[in-house]
Amino acid sequence: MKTALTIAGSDSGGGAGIQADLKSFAANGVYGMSVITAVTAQNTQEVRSVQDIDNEIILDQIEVVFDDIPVDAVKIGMLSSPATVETVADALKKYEPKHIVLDPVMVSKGGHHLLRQEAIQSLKEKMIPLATIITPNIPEAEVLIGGEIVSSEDMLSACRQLRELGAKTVLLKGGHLEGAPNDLLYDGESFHWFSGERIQTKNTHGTGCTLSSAIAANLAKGHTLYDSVKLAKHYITIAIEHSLALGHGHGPTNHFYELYRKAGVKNEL
Ligand SMILES: Nc1ncnc2c1ncn2[C@@H]1O[C@H](COP(=O)(O)OP(=O)(O)O)[C@@H](O)[C@H]1O
Ligand SMILES: Cc1ncc(COP(=O)(O)OP(=O)(O)O)c(N)n1
Repeated sequence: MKTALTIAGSDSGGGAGIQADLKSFAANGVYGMSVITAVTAQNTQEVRSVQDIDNEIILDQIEVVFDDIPVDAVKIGMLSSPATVETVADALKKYEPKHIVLDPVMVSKGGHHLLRQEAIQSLKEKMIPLATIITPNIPEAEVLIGGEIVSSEDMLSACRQLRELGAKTVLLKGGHLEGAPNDLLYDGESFHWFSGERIQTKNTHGTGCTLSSAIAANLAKGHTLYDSVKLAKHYITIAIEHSLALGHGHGPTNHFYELYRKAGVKNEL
C-alpha cells in the first residue's frame, strides 16, 4: 500500500488539520501517518488556543517515520512558527521525499492566525522552494505576493508570481472569490483551470486541508500531478456536497468513502 505523511496541526474538532488529512488519506486509498506541529483547541466556531509542539519532538516524529517506513508523499499544513518552518524544511532536505504538497495555512476561517507573521518570510525562503506543489487560497496568495487578487486575470498573474518563489507547481484555489470556485494550476509552462460550481453551504471547514491531502494521496499512488489535482477537485466537491451540519459554526467536509466510490470515480492505478 502507498503511504502519505501529513506534517500539520491538530484540530480537536476533527474538521481540519491532521484529522482532516488522515481522513482524506484513508478515503483516497493510502496509508496515513502524521507529524503534529501544534495542538489547536478548535471547533466549528473558533480556535480557542494553540500550543506549539517543541521542535525536538517535531524532528523526532519526522525522523522516526522516515527511518523506518517508506513515505510516498508528504503534505504540509499548519507550521505556526519560524523555528517550526526551519525544522521541517531541514528535515525534508535530508530525506528528499518525492512529492511535497504544501498548503501554506495562515489564518483559520474564524480569523485566528495559525502561522505567525514573522514566519511568513521563512515559509517563502525555506519551505516553498522544496514544494512539488503549493495550494494557497486567495488571501494566502495575496500575502505571499503582496498584492490583491480579485479576478481570473489576477489569478493568472498571481500564479506566475507565486511560482517565482520556487515551487515547481502552483494551484491557486478560487473558493474565496465571488462566483464559481475555480482553481488554477500553473506548472511554469501552461495553465489549467479546474472549474467548479459553488455549493450553497456554510459547512466548509477543512476544505483546503481535504483538497491538499487528496492531492498528496493521488501523487503517492503514482498519478500525474494534473490527474492528482483533477481527482482531488472531484473529491473535495463531493466532500462539500455531503458536508456535515455538525456544531454551530462551519461544519466539516464529509470523507465518507462509499460516497466517493459510488459516485463512480475511478481512482485506482
Ligand atoms: N462553496 C463551495 N462549493 C464548491 N467548492 C468550493 C466551495 N468553497 C470552496 N470550494 C473549493 O474547495 C477547495 C478549497 O478552497 P478554498 O475555500 O479556496 O480554500 P481554503 O479552505 O484553504 O480557504 C477549492 O477547490 C475550492 O474551489
Ligand atoms: C490545525 C488547523 N490546520 C489548518 C486549518 C485551516 O484549514 P482549512 O482547510 O483552510 O479550513 P478553514 O480553517 O479555513 O475552515 C485549521 N483550521 N486548523
